[in-house]
Amino acid sequence: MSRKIWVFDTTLRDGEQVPGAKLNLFEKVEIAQQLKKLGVDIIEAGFPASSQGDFDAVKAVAERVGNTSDIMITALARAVKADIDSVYNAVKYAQNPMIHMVLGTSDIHVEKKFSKSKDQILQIGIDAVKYAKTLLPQVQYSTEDASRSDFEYLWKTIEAVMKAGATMINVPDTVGYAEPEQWGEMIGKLAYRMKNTDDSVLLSVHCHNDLGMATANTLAAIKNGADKVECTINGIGERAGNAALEEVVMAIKTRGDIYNVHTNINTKEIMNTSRLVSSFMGLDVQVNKAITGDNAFAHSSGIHQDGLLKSRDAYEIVHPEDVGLEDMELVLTARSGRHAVKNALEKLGFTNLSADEFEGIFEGFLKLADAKKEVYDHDLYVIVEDYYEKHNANHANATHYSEQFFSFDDLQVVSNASFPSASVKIRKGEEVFKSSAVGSGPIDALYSAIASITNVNVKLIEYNINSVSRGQEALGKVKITVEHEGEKFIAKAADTDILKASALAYINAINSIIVSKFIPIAN
Ligand SMILES: CC(=O)SCCNC(=O)CCNC(=O)[C@H](O)C(C)(C)COP(=O)(O)OP(=O)(O)OC[C@H]1O[C@@H](n2cnc3c(N)ncnc32)[C@H](O)[C@@H]1OP(=O)(O)O
Ligand SMILES: CC(C)C(=O)C(=O)O
Ligand SMILES: [Mg+2]
Repeated sequence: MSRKIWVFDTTLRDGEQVPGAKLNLFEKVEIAQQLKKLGVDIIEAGFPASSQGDFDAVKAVAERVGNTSDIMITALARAVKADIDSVYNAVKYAQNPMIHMVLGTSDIHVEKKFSKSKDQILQIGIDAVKYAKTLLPQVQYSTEDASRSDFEYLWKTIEAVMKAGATMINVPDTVGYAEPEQWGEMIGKLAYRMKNTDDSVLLSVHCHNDLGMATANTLAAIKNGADKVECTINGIGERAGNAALEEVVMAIKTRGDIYNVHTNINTKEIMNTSRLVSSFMGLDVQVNKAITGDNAFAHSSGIHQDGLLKSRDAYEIVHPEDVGLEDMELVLTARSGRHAVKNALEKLGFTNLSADEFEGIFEGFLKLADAKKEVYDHDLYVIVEDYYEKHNANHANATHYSEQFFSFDDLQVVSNASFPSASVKIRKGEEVFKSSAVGSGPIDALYSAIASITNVNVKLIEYNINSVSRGQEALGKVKITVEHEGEKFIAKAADTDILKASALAYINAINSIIVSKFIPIAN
């Protein structure tokens, strides 16, 4: 049986230290509920001494999410009695509460931050643990800035706070200074000494990403005997963030040959958790982010798409299904090749194209792909229709698919406090439609105006906008998720005008819904 690694999630504490990411009580409780579903062992819910709002939120998490014995709820304190009291009073409602306290061990912290001697700081730490132990049996002690600390002083501190009653020792690389090999060696030495002192005390690491090595350092620690890892969803956290939970967990799972450990994480909940955190905190996930980025399972180049169609393992080491996604995505772009385009056409039902017909359609595809960033299914129908209209107007595939799709023509949006309103001009095939609407905001008005034309019943689930370049020509990239008859559709669009990008994304979503209703063409 492989060794179990405890997963301590600090999205609601270190993750919430990201400027602008502050959560209210209800959002914290909802994320905590999702983290429980994900299977984390410990949730660090906040820093109760920092404000009444955070105290109340931590208390609510303890009451509503910590109400079963399979999860531990903690919160952070300085080595200060008032902070420890605050943590205790907030987490004590959980079935399994823990007090987490932090105190620096590096010369920089001891001398410059606290202007104290090492012995004084050591004594403050011991007294704080002893006090916390009078309140709760579970106490975690974090030796802040451990990676820049004198090793023997670090060990002296750990040994002393273990004797004082700490049940978990967390060794942080607070400023992301550690290097995997050196860090792994240090954790190995601590693990050895801790096991020989009291093997019931868990050794934990908390790595930051300032040099992009948080995940690598966390894994090096696991390899060298760490029992527990502190992570955040999407790697968010102070400055460059923390080790990303999804990266550590999937690395362990994918490279079992190296780590031979396991976690309790239900990996199929990873994407749900990532999306919830991203939307509540207003923090977009970088598109190429490992595991949870939009492109992590999207393939766009012809050689890769061909390889994947022949054998998934050619370019896929993590299965999208394992993290809660439906499938990999083969994005059709000007870099796609014949295999991918043929596969997409076949999925739409165009299965019996002759070699000449396919080449003609592929030529049309490349022309459109050069002009557009991505080619969608509804574009393929129009390409097929164009081809047959030019070459064999009597062929069944010369059907006027394009008459069923919507395209954007023009818009005007007025944004003010009382009457945000929008007027749109869109086409269905050659027919032109105009409509206006007032909404709760400019995008709501815009989408209401389009919806009154398309007459397709959709509910907007998620709207996301970010900039994909800089300066005046910056492209606004909009990604939306809509629900139609219980099915979710994701659509994207980019334009220098963000309102136009928003309208295009909505129209793309409507067109995808229309495509989903087509009966596959029988050739
Ligand atoms: C590495 C980490 O992520 S640590 C966690 C970071 N999280 C936070 O800081 C949570 C949010 N913080 C806050 O709300 C506030 O900073 C509070 C409530 C903690 C303290 O607020 P204030 O009392 O106004 O103090 P302020 O933040 O300005 O300064 C920090 C004080 O705590 C002291 N301190 C810092 N770390 C510790 C510690 N681990 N243990 C004991 N004292 C500490 C500092 O020396 C300083 O004390 P001083 O006033 O005697 O110089
Ligand atoms: C509180 C501690 C664990 C911390 O966040 C750090 O040192 O980075
Ligand atoms: Mg931290």
